[in-house]
Amino acid sequence: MLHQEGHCLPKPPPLALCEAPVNYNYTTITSSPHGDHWRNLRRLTSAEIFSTSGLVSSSSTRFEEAHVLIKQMVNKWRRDHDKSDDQFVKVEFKSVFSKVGFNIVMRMLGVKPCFEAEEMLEAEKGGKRLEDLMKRFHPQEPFALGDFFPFLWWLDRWFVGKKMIKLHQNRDVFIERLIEERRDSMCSSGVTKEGEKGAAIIDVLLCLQRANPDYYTDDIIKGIVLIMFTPGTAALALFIEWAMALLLNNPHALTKTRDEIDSNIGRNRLLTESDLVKLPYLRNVINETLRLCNFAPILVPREASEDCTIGGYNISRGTMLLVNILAVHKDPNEWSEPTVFKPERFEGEGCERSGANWLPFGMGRRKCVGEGLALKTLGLIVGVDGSVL
Ligand code: HEM
Repeated sequence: MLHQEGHCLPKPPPLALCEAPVNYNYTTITSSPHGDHWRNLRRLTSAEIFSTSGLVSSSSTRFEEAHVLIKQMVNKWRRDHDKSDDQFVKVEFKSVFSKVGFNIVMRMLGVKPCFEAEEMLEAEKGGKRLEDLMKRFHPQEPFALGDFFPFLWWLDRWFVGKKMIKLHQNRDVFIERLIEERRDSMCSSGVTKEGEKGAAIIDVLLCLQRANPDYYTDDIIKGIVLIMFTPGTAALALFIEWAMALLLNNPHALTKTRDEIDSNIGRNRLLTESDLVKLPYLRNVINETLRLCNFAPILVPREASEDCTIGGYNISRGTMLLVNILAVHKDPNEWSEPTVFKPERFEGEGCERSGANWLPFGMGRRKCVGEGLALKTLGLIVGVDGSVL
């Protein structure tokens, strides 16, 4: 089906969750229907934000955050070790990696990070701030009855729609503040040139706005900043946490990861993103984590744009089609021992990955635009943490 995009167009999300204001009037890249606007956003994000050179110029930001994290972990271990002979230190990974994710995004945008170094490892320090950010950008998505029973759409409009609009207002105020902060600082520093290399994401967007104010309205800019927070932070934090949990529960894989880093990078310096190409086993650990754990088990819904046949089934025009990647990733016909954590399955020529059986970032035209950023961040943080555990 994903190969037949001539017949199956990615469909905007269901009505109830997509009340026009929630997605800046359907202008964000994730909600925008296929067409010139979506293509333009896709080009803009791929060329200006997630391009290879864009990611290289923001790599120091991610390195510094990884560095802060490790420094804090070592300090905590020393402090706790001084108090008792216990060689173990308790760290609550979920909040730690969420804080790291938010800090990376804020710094890539060009604004002050949300959490200070001393707040990273202590769940109670900055806890309220983290809770507010999570509620704002990763709330429990309300269940919309109308998506499954269309005649109940009016119920959603009242209950789900109202909640989503309130959520949107809350996000909008937050994002607007960030943009104003950058606008003021650009005015005072006199930056006027478009997209200087290494420029913060909001600066790049504001420069584009200056050149073409009719197209790059504030809402378009806010929609792009929003994707940095929504898929950008939660998915990363979740996969880093899973990768660490899988490594800790599979000591042979942890030892192999650490040995690979020791022999290729040594112990005198911290891993950087440019080292990742020399670490194929670490990449396999990330791939296997992405296979076993899913952030969203179902890809963006597709819709048959004409009558067609897919996998022997006749599909009528207008039918909504869903791809369950969780099932694809655990299919016993494709993967041996599908529930077992085995990074080695991605190794060498006879590797089990065949393209269509591994699609954590989706496939086709709506494939994840942040894949490069995600793989670099996962590799860096998991590699740095794995090497000191
Ligand atoms: C491990 C982390 C991530 C995973 C597993 C992931 C996965 C996905 C998946 C499965 C899709 C839907 C693809 C489809 O339906 O074919 C998607 C879309 C998308 N992702 Fe990600 N993502 C991750 C991180 C990110 C990051 C860090 C960003 C940006 C900061 C991002 C931005 C987007 C956007 C904008 C789309 C919509 C693309 C479009 O509709 O054209 N993702 N992602």
